[in-house]
Amino acid sequence: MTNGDILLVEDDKSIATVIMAALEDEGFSVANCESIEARDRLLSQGSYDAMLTDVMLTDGDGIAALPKVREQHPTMPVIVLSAQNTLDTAVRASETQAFEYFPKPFDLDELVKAVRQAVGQRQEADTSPAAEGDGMPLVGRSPAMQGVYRMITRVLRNDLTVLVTGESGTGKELVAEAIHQLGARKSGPFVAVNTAAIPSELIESELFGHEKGAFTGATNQAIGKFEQANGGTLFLDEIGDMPAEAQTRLLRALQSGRIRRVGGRQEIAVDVRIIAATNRDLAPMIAAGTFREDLFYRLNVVPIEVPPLRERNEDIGVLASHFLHLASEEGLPRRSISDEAKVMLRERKWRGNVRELRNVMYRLALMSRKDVIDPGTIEEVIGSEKAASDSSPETAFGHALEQWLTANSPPSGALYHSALAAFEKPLIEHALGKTGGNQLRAAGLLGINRNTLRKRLGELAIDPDRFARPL
Ligand SMILES: Nc1ncnc2c1ncn2[C@@H]1O[C@H](COP(=O)(O)OP(=O)(O)OP(=O)(O)O)[C@@H](O)[C@H]1O
Repeated sequence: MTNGDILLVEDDKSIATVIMAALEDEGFSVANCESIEARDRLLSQGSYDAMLTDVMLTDGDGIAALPKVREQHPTMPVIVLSAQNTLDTAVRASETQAFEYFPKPFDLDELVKAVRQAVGQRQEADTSPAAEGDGMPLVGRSPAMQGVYRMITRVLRNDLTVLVTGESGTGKELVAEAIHQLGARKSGPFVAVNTAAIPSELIESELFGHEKGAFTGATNQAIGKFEQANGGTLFLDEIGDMPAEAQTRLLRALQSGRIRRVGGRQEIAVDVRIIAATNRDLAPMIAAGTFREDLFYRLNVVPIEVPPLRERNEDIGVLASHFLHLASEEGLPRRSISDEAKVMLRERKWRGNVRELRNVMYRLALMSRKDVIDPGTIEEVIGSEKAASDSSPETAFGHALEQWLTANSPPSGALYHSALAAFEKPLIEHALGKTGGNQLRAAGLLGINRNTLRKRLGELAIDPDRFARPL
């Protein structure tokens, strides 16, 4: 009597031996084959409680061949093991209704646990068409990104609200786009709103729309982002910067699935999937009462944390080549990059994360005098990290500005104002932090007029209440 019969389709003998030993220790009986042909033969001769399959097999793609298996054995759980650790493989595995997806190398105990669960929960699984999987937006195969891909695949076939967290430039918006493009709402609109970029008094009308005459300047009726996203996905970026009033209205909309335009009487039903993102740590903001706890729980149904680039250095090479390719598609000279240059890029500190790397690669594509970017080119175009460690305050500011420009590349014509705002916002926030959100004292500390401060708070979307100290 065994705990279950398992079919293991794996052509790497050493991996197969290790998995078989671990499963047999758990009381399973395991049959191993190495090809799709042998697998189909075994499946036609008997039934199995679960199948584990590799993707790259000697005679084809183990996932592409799965729909046929599904037709014949609809209730047999399938666990996919893959060394092709791309988002594409993870998504294709999930679209064939695979019970679990394990990127190699995997934790053997976790795999045994999944097999135990799969056999235990063997249940009717419906079939779904296999995906083409072209044009995957996210690049990188590091273990850190594998975790992100697995989370993405879990939310594709439902409408659960997702909260994407991570430092600025890590790819949060791209994660949201991937969920939309690969999920059931792909034929609907994807609407992104950056709440930090909208003056606080306009946020509500931006999100919910407004009726004609609702406020000074509202000369026409306008549809808000919620209504624009109807049938699709609404991406709320920088959610931590949302003013208190707008948080309350957002919560109400999420709870009821209905919105009301500013100045309007009628409630309008909307069908949107919400994906929110923030690069702030919301926990202290909740503790200080500046971010609504109930809104946090509403948004944080499925949390996806995108790791900073420094925790996935191994992705830097492939990302660098990816961006050079994109740059050439956008009309910049076609360049490649040497292995030594990739090593040099891996050693840099990417405070602006993937966005900074992207902008550096575009700059290298433009400025390089050679087709192949080598360490010399990098040194020449972006300098070395050593230069950035010069510690006099002026040069520190200069380098910080250089980095900011590289990471953000504001459009031509907006450079002066964007850079000043980038400098001014943290400065004002520093003053508010020092004075516990007291505007009069903050204005005194900064040496500017209180009215000027109030005006800048609105323009820079700074919520002074965020700095108020709890009584
Ligand atoms: N894994 C990735 N593969 C390919 N491109 C990426 C990846 N991650 C990020 N990018 C690119 O890097 C840039 C920054 O990504 P994105 O705007 O998604 O970051 P973000 O985390 O939303 O930033 P912020 O918090 O500042 O809004 C974009 O051009 C995006 O296309």
